Amino acid sequence: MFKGIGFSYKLVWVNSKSYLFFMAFIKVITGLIPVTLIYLTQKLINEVVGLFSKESSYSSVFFLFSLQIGIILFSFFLQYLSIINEKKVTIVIGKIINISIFEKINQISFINFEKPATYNKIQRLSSNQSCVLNVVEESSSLIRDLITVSSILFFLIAQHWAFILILFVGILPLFFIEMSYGNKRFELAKFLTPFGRLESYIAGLLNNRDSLKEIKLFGTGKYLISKWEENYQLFANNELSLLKKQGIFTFIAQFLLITTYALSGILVLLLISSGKLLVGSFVSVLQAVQNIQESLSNISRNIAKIYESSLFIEEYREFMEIEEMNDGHHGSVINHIEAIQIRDLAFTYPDELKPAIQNISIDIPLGKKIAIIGENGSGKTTLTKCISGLYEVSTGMISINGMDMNHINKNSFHKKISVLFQDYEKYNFTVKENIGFGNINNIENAEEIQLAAIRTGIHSKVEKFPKQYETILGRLFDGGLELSGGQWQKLALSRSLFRETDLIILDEPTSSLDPISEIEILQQLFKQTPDKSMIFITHRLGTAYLADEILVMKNGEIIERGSHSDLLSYRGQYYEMYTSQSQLYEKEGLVL
Ligand SMILES: Nc1ncnc2c1ncn2[C@@H]1O[C@H](COP(=O)(O)OP(=O)(O)OP(=O)(O)O)[C@@H](O)[C@H]1O
Repeated sequence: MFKGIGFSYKLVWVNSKSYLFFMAFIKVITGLIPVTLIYLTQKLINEVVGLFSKESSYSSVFFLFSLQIGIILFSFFLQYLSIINEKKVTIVIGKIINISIFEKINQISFINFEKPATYNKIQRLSSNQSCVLNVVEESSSLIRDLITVSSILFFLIAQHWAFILILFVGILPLFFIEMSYGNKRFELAKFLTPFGRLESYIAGLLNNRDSLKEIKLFGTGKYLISKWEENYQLFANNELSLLKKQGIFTFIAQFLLITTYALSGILVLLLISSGKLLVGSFVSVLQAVQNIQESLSNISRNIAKIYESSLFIEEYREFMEIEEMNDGHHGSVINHIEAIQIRDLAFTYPDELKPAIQNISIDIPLGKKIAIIGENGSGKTTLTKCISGLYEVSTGMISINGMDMNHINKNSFHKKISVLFQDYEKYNFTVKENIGFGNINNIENAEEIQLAAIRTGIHSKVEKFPKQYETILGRLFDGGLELSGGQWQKLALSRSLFRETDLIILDEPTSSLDPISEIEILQQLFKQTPDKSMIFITHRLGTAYLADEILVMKNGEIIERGSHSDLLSYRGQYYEMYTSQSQLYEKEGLVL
């Protein structure tokens, strides 16, 4: 808890000192206001009573009354300033925490995103980013309440010592209940995160145009809604049951509070009847008891909240400490990829027993074009993710220009490769951005962007758009134009080609294209890039024959390799796949 407080104050101090000073000022003043009002009430009542015996004057009553109203108005004004001040700092800290989470996500190894635990953590952090501010706000309110309590305690001791005893016996149970439920609330939030994620995933499916078309046609809407409802109910039931349990204990604790209030009232009546206190004290002591009880229960509630928020802060700190991707800042810089060698590579996904790929050895000298083919799940994509450095390899070795990939400067390597994945991104931004993201430093180079679009044939379509390369794509935002699946793929391919690289990795780059466009684009690409290495995954063998070497994968291993004619003469798996596909193509009257 103290770590959490220290962390939060440091963050606010570094980013918004003025907020802290102003907040401290407001809390001290508002902490002293209750005792001032109690004192004024006591004085006022005694003065009013004195009016009957002519011991006091109307002017002093009026003065005290105005002073009381003035102080109340002043406290309202302070509340207003405090809300504005808090909002300002919420904006600053919210921005800092969010950016730090985004940056961390950007830095940590991609393998973390193969684990649901990472998504759970990110979801919890994103929805609890206000914790830092809560800790600062709650701990400063704690100080305000401590000032209020101690100042009122002085006032009560001045009346009679027994009040203090009554008060503490009444407040202790509430304190322990709040503490224990702070912990339980955090554990519940942790337990419920996966259910919350499932809930928002289903809500996303029901809101998203792409998923909605399947939902409508398959008629799965009702099923998904009931799945959402089931989850929602589970979420709500758990929260409700914790609230109910806490409610019962809080009720008992509050019963004790009322008892102490009643006991204080009886004590003050006894003291008045014995002439030890004046009538004004009856109202002011009860007001003081009420105030002190309120402040003490605020204190216990705030400590519980600080405790709860500190657990989230601890989680944030842990997240920030996740080891970042080994980008080999100190490793050798790769300015040009001369050759890639892969030796006995194996890779196993987290929580899996069997490796997804194994015994992989490949040589990729500069300019070599390699096609990878194989049935679904044979490990083709996993292999390209390892070669592109997304997954850190522990078994076997990938070497770049003779250097172990784990010891090179990854950033410099990434600058020299370009990857188009099967599930490429369709950015609902402009055409320019969709292509320009391939080389963000060159995004303003309209000529090269256009060249990349010409190479995949998408330029002829973009030309006809009203705003051409400034046209927004997709249907998410106003004015967006939609492309066909194949056009999106051509655009994504242009993005990969826009990047000035030595190695291009394409995972089924032409799966949505018609066979004519597919052959044309790939033939052009091969011709235009004699000095670039290329690895492309394909299920259509009509393009694989263009490669210098074809690798056939099965169950995570390379089972055949060679040129198109070598593989045909082996009469193995490739031969079988090729002949069955060519028969199909011939039937359709197409060429393979
Ligand atoms: N994130 C993951 N976590 C665990 N296992 C995975 C993960 N991604 C893929 N796999 C498993 O690894 C194996 C290889 O998958 P991979 O995606 O590399 O196959 P692929 O040859 O590219 O398939 P496809 O032709 O269908 O694209 C499969 O058995 C798959 O179930």
